[in-house]
Amino acid sequence: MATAQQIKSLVRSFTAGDDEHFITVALQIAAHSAKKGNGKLAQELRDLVDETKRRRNQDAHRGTVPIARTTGELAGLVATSYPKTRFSEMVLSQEAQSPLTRVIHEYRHQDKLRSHGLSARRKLLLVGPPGCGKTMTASALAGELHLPLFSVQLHGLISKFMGETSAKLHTLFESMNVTRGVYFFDEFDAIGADRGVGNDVGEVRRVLNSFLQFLEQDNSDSLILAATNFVGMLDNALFRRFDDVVRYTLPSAQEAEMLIRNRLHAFLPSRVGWKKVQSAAKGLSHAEIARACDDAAKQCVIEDCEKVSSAQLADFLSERQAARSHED
Ligand SMILES: Nc1ncnc2c1ncn2[C@@H]1O[C@H](COP(=O)(O)OP(=O)(O)OP(=O)(O)O)[C@@H](O)[C@H]1O
Repeated sequence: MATAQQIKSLVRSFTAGDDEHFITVALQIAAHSAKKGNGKLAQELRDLVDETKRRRNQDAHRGTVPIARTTGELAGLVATSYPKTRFSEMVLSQEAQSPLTRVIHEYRHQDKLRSHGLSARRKLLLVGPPGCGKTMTASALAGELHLPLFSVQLHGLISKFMGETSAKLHTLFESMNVTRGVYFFDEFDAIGADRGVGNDVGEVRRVLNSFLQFLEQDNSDSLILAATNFVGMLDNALFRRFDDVVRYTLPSAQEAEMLIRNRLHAFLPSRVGWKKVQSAAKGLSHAEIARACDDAAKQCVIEDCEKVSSAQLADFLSERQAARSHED
């Protein structure tokens, strides 16, 4: 049996997150048990320690290294975060939802798939109008799979590192092998625009070719997402390079209602004039509807009213419609 001192030391190292010390104490207890004639317990403890070490090595091999280590070389290239977003917070069409559910499912079973010579879907092209959840999808995949999110704005990357963009992309793709995560390339049209539309064939073309080459060669465990608002501008050859294309659309009347219910839940009265509200939301993106909901909730809080009326909500949605027509 372990001494009181050993038990205290074990608990202390566990609380401090000191794995090395935890293992040392566990092995001391095993040695102590063997000395006292309890060889079976000693062996069981050693087996448990070996199993823990094996798992730790596996994790390190997979690249679950602390996020701080990714800063240095990648600083200025990527924005790093650990999102807590979940897909349950999102309202998506069935067409967008199914490939995403499949990615999560395959990712969670990737070891099993690999043992049969199969690879999980990891490379996705997200296409659709602004404010319909492409960026949020990247956060939700990271949140669901407990992975860090590395976001890259391709427009910014090209203008900041003109001439060196391919080299920077190479660094990024290399880091996918070392640090497992969700790598999100936003504004993909910056490099993916159709070559036939008379675009600059210089730097942008080189960057696109490099990107495609790195994408094809990538064998990491990371998820790679590229997002664009301009489906029509994308080179057809690009679509084949991804495992799946996820298409986003403006919310239907039912999806708009679901989004409002999720967003305003506590502020909604028991009876809502959904016809009126849905009609005011028609043509707005998820982001615009979410903003109208937040505005309505804020007004409610400031004015100490308990619930948002259908008329108030319709007004805030109409405000978004007006803001949109000013932008057009
Ligand atoms: N499908 C969705 N379900 C729930 N909320 C959404 C959805 N899409 C967007 N939102 C809300 O709108 C905000 C902005 O959306 P997001 O940045 O994901 O859009 P996007 O498609 O990436 O737009 P852009 O093309 O302009 O970058 C989100 O943070 C969220 O609050």
